[in-house]
Amino acid sequence: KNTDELHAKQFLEEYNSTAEQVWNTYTEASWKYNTDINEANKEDMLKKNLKMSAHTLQYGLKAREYDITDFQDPLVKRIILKLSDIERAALSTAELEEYNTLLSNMETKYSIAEVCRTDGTCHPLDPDLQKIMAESRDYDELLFAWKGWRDAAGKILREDYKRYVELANKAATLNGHTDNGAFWRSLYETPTFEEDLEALWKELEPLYLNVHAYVRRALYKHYGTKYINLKGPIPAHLLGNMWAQTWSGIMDLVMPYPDATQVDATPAMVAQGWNSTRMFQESDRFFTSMGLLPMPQEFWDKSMLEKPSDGRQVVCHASAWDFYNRKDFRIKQCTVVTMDDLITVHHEMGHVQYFLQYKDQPVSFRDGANPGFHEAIGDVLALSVSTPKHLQSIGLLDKVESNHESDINFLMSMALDKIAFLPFGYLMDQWRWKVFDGRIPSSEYNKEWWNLRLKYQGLCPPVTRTEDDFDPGAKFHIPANVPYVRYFVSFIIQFQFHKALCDAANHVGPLHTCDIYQSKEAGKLLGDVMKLGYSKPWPEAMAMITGQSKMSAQPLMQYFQPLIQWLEEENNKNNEVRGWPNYNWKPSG
Ligand SMILES: C[C@H](NC(=O)O)C(=O)O
Ligand SMILES: [Zn+2]
Repeated sequence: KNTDELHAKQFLEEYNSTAEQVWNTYTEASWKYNTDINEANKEDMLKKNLKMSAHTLQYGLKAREYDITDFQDPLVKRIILKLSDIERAALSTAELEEYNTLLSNMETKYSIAEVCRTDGTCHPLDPDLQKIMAESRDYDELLFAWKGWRDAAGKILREDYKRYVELANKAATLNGHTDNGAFWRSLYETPTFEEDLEALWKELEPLYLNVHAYVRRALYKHYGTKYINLKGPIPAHLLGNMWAQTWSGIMDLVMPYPDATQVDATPAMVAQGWNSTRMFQESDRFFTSMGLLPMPQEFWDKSMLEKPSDGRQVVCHASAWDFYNRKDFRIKQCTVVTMDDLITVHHEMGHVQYFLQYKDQPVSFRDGANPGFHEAIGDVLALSVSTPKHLQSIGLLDKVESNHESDINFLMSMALDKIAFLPFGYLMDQWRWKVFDGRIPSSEYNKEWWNLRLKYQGLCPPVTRTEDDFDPGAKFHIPANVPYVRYFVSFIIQFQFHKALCDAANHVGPLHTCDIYQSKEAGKLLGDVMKLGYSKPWPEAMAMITGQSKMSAQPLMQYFQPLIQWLEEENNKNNEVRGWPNYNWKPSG
């Protein structure tokens, strides 16, 4: 084994400059395919993906030749260790080609799927089905979209997925992991990661049960006893979202005080003629107001901020892209003019801000401190943007009062996204970790999916499901091979960051009223952590922002405290059952 640290440093210089070239070439080809799905672009992307894996293999095997035990530079040790896991490059060429083809086929099948009516009109997920799921209040119309999407996009992926699991596991074991789930969890470098997550969930579950019970009561008032059982799970298509992962789509059914402050900025955005560019400019303005970095011109020139209308097929699921040349950063988003999408804009802009802040790090460190950090940045700023006070300051809300009813309305709208999401964010990879480690065989993919959806979210399918279905496949991240526990982590830590940044901004008053707009102190705190990228273990980054190194649910609970109390009282008044003891109940639809 080579113990020459100087030699290793020169090796890493060569790795870094060649990686920038190879990754940039691949990313350009991947972008071209994602924004113009056709055979030629797919073949070119697959070719360049193989070249990237060849590079990873070549340098990964060399990295393994070093004995870093006595190396002095912790950064050199960290990069050598990271390079030594060559992921899919460990597969044979034939299996690697099969794996990459499977992945692009699954993502494409998902992205081009449509649901057609008997009259022949067909609807894509974005924007059609998403709009129906958010706005329709008709049980059967919602069922048409919900079942149609799972038939069109989930069902067809089952066999592909089964083979993908085998190959992903093979790659993981070739790199020394027990299975692919273990590899995914290793990215958090936290031996107690699963226990920590379970403890956070148990701490937050009572809050979720109160939100679930309150929303079930509101849906009962609208849909009646035929479709809602006040002691049972909620039919999964009634929550205002295709996956029932966020519930702000049904805020109008749930609003505690209809006469107090409104919280939805969508009508004003539409009335004032906002478009996608305006939404991204507004977000850029918020980032720069804190002294964070502006989007470079290349971002505005090369991003895809709307679904193309020239007939091109694209992957509409929003994403942010680093082209690894320290200059080219883009977002691909099929933006619609709604408050919900203004939040998504901030989410994606948070990724690009991170790219900009760490662009001069070695490529191996151009990542979040952990994947949850990368998902949290944009959401932290969106917590400020979402306040009625901030929305009023940018002309998107007129009637804003600061009284108890308005506070509860606002906190309810935030809880319908942030609290409702927690069980979904947690169960997605509970299912996948069990698929990868064999506890869920392919013969039980769908049964176990619905067991988890019942156990954590208190949902039931509106129509009978069988193993002919493959409902997990109807959620982007499953065919797209994107891990998901990062979002559960993000929804916890973003409130820790929010609290710390609000303190830095000298905010006084309840946490949920804080708006860090124009706070240079808050911007510096966040910017300094983003500059680190993946160069330090995430507890160190956490300590830099919050003064302590652990994930904690306490700031989230503090933020929602007024609502926690109100819900407890309201649900007690209505003698609500918390949970779903009639767990076998089904809607008679
Ligand atoms: C929460 C997650 N966000 C994202 O993909 O950017 C999702 O949309 O499911
Ligand atoms: Zn994201």
